[in-house]
Amino acid sequence: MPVNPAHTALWPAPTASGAVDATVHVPGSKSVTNRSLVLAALASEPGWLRRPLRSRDTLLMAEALRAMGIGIEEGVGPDGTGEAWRVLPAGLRGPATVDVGNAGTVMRFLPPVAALADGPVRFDGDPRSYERPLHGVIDALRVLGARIDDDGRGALPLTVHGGGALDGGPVEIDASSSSQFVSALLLSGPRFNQGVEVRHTGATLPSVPHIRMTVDMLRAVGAQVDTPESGGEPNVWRVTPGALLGRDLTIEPDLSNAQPFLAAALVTGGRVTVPDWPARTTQPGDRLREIFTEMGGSCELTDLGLVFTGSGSVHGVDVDLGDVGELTPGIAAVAALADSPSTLRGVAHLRLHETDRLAALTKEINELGGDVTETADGLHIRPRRLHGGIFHTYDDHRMATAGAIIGLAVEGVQVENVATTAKTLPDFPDLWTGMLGI
Ligand SMILES: O=C(O)C1=C[C@@H](OP(=O)(O)O)[C@@H](O)[C@H](O)C1
Ligand SMILES: C=C(OP(=O)(O)O)C(=O)O
Repeated sequence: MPVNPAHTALWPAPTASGAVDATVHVPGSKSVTNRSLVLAALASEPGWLRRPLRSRDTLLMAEALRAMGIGIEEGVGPDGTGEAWRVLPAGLRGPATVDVGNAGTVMRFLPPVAALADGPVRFDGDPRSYERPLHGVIDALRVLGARIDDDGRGALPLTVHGGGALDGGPVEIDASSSSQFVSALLLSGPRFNQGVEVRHTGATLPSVPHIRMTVDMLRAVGAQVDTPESGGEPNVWRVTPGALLGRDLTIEPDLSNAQPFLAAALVTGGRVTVPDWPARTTQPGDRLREIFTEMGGSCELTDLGLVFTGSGSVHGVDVDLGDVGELTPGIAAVAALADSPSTLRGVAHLRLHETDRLAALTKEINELGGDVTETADGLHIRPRRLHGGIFHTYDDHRMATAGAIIGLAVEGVQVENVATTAKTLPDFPDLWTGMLGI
């Protein structure tokens, strides 16, 4: 197989010459942008997304919806300011082909949308997408009335034979490998004839804030959703059938992508301000305020944004990251530079993310001289003096940013394929060097 030079290119991670002091404008949230696109596509009137994230995952989502007949146009927002996408809903069409790349949101949120199309929709993606769990969506859609051809593994590639409508109704799923199964069924639920009632039967449920994000965003476009938090049964979500409104929505900055920049303040004893940090949000990255404070920093939400200040010391933590799994690589990187050991728990499902993140973090940190061991559901990290070397990233954007964090404090770290950050943050290398004043 020909080697893509971008995948083997080495990026010398800059070391920080002193305490960073910078303001970093972090682009929009992947999770909010891709939910907004789906909800706007399913609405009964046009809508606007202002300041959408433009990255591999969101461009794949937009392209897939276009392939199914939705209009997504470039424009300026209704008040004439800011870049925006105008979304023009239309009858969902097949035949169509969808490239999911390695985007969990695309591979899981769109098969239910495709079930509403009037013809077959073929889903394919990167080799890794074939290994990521999808059975919760495939099995549930079959129970709800869809016809799907797959190779029997409960994974990509597959074809959803859209019939123009879907019965919907009650369904049981095991979402212990991904919260996105639940989000996927809820997002399209208002358009199913009977709506949908999703009952999670697994022992654990990761990334619950991401399900709250789905519910909040559904309600914001007029859907009626009953949840465990609103007095319903535990692990049961119910969406009533009904039309969705087209809204004018401004996308929040991606707080999980703010992580490496906040980490830079923590690791260098400096200060980083992230403008437009929302006062209230369902994004899991908001937990960084608490976790990075426990690790030695302090933060303040001001008119300028979130101001995060490092103290010069970095401490280890013992923390359950089950709700906020996507923060694990960045926390592991900081923990490797701390003055005491860390235990990261509740994240066994990361083995099925962009790569096996527990194995990848263990191997790459240890190859720089670290002392990390995998546990059944996380990592033990005992900080040691690290040395330079190649930090492999396995096509995982968060491995690349984790390597950059370590490189701040360790001379000679070379991050392989930093371009993989394009999955959710194509501007990363420029934002990073800009923050460091290079
Ligand atoms: O719904 C979402 O937008 C996401 C849910 C989480 O997935 P898992 O529940 O599969 O971990 C998270 O890790 C992913 O980055 C984004
Ligand atoms: C797990 C992640 O992405 P995905 O949406 O592809 O699951 C992530 O961004 O950390």
